[in-house]
Amino acid sequence: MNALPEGTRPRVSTVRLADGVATLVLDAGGLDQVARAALEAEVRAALAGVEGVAEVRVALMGDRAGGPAPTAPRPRPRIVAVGSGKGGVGKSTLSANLAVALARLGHKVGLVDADIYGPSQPRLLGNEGKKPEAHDKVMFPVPSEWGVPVLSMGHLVEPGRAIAWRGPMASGALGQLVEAHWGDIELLLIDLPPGTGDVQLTMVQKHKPVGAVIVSTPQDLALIDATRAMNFFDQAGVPVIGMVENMSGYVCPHCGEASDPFGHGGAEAAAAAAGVPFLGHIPLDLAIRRDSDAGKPPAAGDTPQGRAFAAVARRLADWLAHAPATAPANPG
Ligand SMILES: Nc1ncnc2c1ncn2[C@@H]1O[C@H](COP(=O)(O)OP(=O)(O)OP(=O)(O)O)[C@@H](O)[C@H]1O
Repeated sequence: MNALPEGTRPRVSTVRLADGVATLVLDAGGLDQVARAALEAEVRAALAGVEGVAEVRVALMGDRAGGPAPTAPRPRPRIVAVGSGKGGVGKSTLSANLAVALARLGHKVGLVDADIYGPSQPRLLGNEGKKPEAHDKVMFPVPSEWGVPVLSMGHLVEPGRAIAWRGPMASGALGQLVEAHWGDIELLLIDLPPGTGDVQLTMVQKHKPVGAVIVSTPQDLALIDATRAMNFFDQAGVPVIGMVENMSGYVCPHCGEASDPFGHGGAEAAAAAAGVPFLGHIPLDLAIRRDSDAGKPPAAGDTPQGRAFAAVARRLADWLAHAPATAPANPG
């Protein structure tokens, strides 16, 4: 008991040590999913350093009335993939802000950064430099200030370090991020790398998302790639939930003049042509880039930028409310 951090002790009701296995019961009553995961990780880390402890087993209790027993396997979270045909269109920015906006709407949402080669979620959610705890090689997501736990290769490698992996290794890494201890998270948003390669294929075949959100700029070339991404999900039997137009229209912060550096409305037209819903426009806005770089997702605030993300999140939540609880089987 002495090895436990002082703040956690009132929540520990039983500790047993036998044959190198420490077993304890943790009362997580009144804590949200992020605080529960953090409490469990803190206790595990403290006990892992104790001499004679080879394994730590934790039974989480509290706030579970009517829910599954602590030892019962939890239902897997539903997965929504966020994809784009082309890089740099704002897929990571959209994923982070959608997750934050959904959490503000009361959803238990986590985020996986599947952009294995260029992870950016730790920076966008402001938890860069934090390392995930692991137990039996299964990771615990890293909490963020915005109520969205996240796992990213960016938490495992040093910032700025290039990752040179072949497809199967990258796909294996994605599996570890998705199959982590997500606790009572109900919805996992997956920020996919751009394009339609190995990681995206594994994602749809193995992890079976219930749907995909496609992000594009209004520009012609980006739209051609976005259409390819829609076809990819369609062929894999993953419903396209809808399309988001990012960097849509620019209002000069100095003179107020509106302009359309990448055009305007192209993604909405492409969505209509493909017969998929249009989920909303996100403006090209200096504040979005500045706050994102500073690890403060605009969706956490009540600004016009935050409201633009919230509107897309509401449409996604609406779709999910009517969607099946699990993904459709792969065709063929
Ligand atoms: N609506 C926006 N207004 C201003 N800047 C934006 C907007 N959306 C994204 N950005 C900026 O554009 C850059 C690229 O965005 P982001 O990293 O989200 O794109 P991506 O599609 O995930 O890129 P990648 O192909 O590298 O995965 C970032 O610097 C981001 O801050």
